[in-house]
Amino acid sequence: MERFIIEGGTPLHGEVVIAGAKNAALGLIPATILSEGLCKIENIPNIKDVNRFINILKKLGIKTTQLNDNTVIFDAENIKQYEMLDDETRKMRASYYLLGALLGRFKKVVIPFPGGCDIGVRPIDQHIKGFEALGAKVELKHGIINISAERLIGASIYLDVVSVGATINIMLAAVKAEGVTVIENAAKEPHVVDVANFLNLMGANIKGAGTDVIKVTGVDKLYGCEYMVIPDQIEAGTYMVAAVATKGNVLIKNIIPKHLESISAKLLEMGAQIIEYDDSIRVIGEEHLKSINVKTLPYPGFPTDLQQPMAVLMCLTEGTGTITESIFENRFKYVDELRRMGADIIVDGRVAVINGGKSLSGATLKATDLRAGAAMVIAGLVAEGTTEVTDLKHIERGYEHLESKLRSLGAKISKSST
Ligand SMILES: CC(=O)N[C@H]1[C@@H](OP(=O)(O)OP(=O)(O)OC[C@H]2O[C@@H](n3ccc(=O)[nH]c3=O)[C@H](O)[C@@H]2O)O[C@H](CO)[C@@H](O)[C@@H]1O
Ligand SMILES: C=C(OP(=O)(O)O)C(=O)O
Repeated sequence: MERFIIEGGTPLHGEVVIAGAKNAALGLIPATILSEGLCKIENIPNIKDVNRFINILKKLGIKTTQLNDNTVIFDAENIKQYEMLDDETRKMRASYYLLGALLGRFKKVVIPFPGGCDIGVRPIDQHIKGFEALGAKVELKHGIINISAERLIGASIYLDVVSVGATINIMLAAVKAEGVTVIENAAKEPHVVDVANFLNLMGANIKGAGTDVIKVTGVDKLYGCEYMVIPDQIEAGTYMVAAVATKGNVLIKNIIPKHLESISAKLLEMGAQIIEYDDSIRVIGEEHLKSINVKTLPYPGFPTDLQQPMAVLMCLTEGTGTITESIFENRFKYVDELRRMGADIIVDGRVAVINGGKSLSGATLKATDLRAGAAMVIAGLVAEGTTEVTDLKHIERGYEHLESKLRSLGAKISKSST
């Protein structure tokens, strides 16, 4: 089994280049299904979820040409299939975007329920509510989602919860529907805006992405285009946290500072130094960190996907802080692993109380999900002695070259296959 072996105690120093955003790329790739021309996408992160999704598209009949590690041309002109029951589809969350994209293209789609990180129930009722409002019939049986429509007609849809997946999925289904669709209480995450920008470049008419009301006016046809995925907010945030945790000094390049504001604000509150440039950010850790309280919220709030790495950092502060997880009801499973390193964390429902000032000691840890994995790695970087992190498959879903990027910053991390 593959594992990371980490010798803790070395501050991170140097520069790191951030990859394209996982959650944006996972929306853009299925969006190419709607195009009748070639779509060239650059800055696609080379991660497991993305490669899995590209393979799913190939199985659907989409021609892909990989120009280099991070650039792919998608040609969906001859796609004929609207059903994808492959096991790979079950293994990732973002496969739910096949619903909106295939429904938009064929007015029919059949796929299994999606997978993804095990962090709570993760229903898709708001996606379904949206498709039904557009006139589709939805059947859920034996773990399979079967949706069909005679016609897709624009409608007004109020989301009961702010959902990234439902917002993007409804946009995908609505871009070629008849008339106007209005999504109210829409998610405002950078990747929602990225998918809307991409669709607009293909000829769609989407207004308001990035606000909580999105208006989609249906068009007949979408064409090819060239696009570049935005930088990954969560990967950047992970390196920001790692830099502060190790008391390092890291220049994080290829980022959009605006997307990192909620993270910068919390790190500044702890006492770290942050220097912003146009498309990079320098993060400098300090000897003493103040305790803080964090609450995860939809964008522009503090992202739930950085909650786990942040918890490790909060173990190193002076005093007691809290994390309130308001998005997913079961995202504290990794706490047991941190406790094995000496962390003092008490979880009560959606709140984790973190008593800082305890030194962490190396241990063998299991990456229980993607961001828990990132948290385990950061914990290993600051712990005394050796830490082993297993179950790397989760980490590989979302971090491009984590081990070599950290090594280039001076971290003592290696991968073992035994
Ligand atoms: C592939 C992808 O982009 N994954 C991201 C996406 O996941 P995902 O799209 O699954 O997350 P959502 O934004 O949809 O979920 C937000 C909240 O709404 C709830 N909900 C969602 C849909 C629904 O139909 N009904 C419902 O109740 C969820 O259980 C959760 O409590 O956004 C999350 C929140 O930023 C991130 O953590 C994930 O990294
Ligand atoms: C929860 C995450 O991913 P997914 O939605 O793909 O499971 C994540 O990226 O932290």
